[in-house]
Amino acid sequence: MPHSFPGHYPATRLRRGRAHDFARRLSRETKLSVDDLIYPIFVTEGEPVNVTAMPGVQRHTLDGLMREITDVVALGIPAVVLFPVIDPDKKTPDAEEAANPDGLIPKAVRAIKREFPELGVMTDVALDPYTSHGQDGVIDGDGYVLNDPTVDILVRQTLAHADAGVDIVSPSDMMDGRIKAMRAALEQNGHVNTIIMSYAAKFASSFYNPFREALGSAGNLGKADKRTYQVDPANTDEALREVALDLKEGADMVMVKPGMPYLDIIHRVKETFGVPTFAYHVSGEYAMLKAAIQNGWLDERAAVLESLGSFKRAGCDGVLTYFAKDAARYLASN
Ligand SMILES: NCC(=O)CCC(=O)O
Ligand SMILES: [Mg+2]
Repeated sequence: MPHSFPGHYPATRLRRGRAHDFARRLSRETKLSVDDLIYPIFVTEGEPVNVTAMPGVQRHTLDGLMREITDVVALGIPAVVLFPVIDPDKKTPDAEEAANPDGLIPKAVRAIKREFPELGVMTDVALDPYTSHGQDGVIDGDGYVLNDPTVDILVRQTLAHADAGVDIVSPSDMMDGRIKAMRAALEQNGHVNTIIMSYAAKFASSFYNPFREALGSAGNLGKADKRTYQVDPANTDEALREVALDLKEGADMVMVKPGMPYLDIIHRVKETFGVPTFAYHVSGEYAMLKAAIQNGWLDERAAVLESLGSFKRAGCDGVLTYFAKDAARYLASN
C-alpha cells in the first residue's frame, strides 16, 4: 500500500524541484557571478604589513599593489577600491593631505590606470585616514564633526582623485550635501563620466574595528565614535531618506554598509529606488567568518559563497568584499 495523505493527493511537492542537481540549477532564482565583485585593497606609504584581525589581508606598497591588481585582472574581477594607510607624520587635524594631487591614492590610481586601463578603479572619499583625530571630518573644540567645512575638503579630495583618472569616487563620510557639491565640482572640471557611488546608508556599526586596524586609524580615534554622522543601527526609514537625498544630489550608485546585518535595508533600497545598489561586506564580517573558518567550524568555500549569495537575493547588484579573489576562484571552478 503506498503511503497516502488524508484528503487530497499533494499535487504540489516542492521537493520534486530539489531532487536532482539539474532541476536545482534550472530553478535557481539568483546567481552570484564574478561580475558582482569589488575588491578592497589597502595601500601603504610604509612597509607591507599583515592585518592581524583580517587574516589574508595585507597593507601593500605600490609594488605589492600592482601584483594584487595583476591577480585581480586575471581573475576577471571588474573593479577594486583603494584605501590608504597614511604616514602618521602626514596626519593633521584638517586632513590637508587628503587633497594632495601627488598623494598616495592619486599615485596609486595613475599607476593602475597606466597598466590596466580597463579595470574599474574606485577610491574612498573620506578624511579618516588623514586626520590626526581619526574622525571623517574636521572638528570643533568639542570634537564635533563640522559638516560644511568637511565637504569643502572632500570636494578637493574628489578632484585630486578624478584628475588622477579614477573611475568611481565613493564618499563614505556621511556629511549632508556632499554628493551635490562633489557632482557640481566634477561637472565644472570636465569629469562628466566620473561615477559617484555613495555610501548612502552607512551605519554607526561595531563591525568596522578590523578596518581601523588595517588603516592605522584606531589609535587616532581612541574612544571617540562616529554616531553624530553615521546612521543609528536601529533605523530603516532614515536610511531610505539618506538614499533618496543622495540620488537627488547626483549619485549614480548607492551603497549600504555593513552588509549581512543590514540585508533588510538593502532589500528596501532596491525595492524602493530600483537603482544600482551595492553592499559593503565589511571587515568585521570578514573577521567573523575567517575566525570560524580557521577554527574548522565553517567550510570556507560554502560559507563565502552562501554569504555573498545573500546579497544577490536581497537585491544587490554587487558587493565590496575582502573575499572577492577567493569567490572569483570558487566561481570559476563551480
Ligand atoms: N570607508 C570604508 C570603511 O569604513 C570600510 C569598513 C570595513 O571594512 O570595516
Ligand atoms: Mg547623506
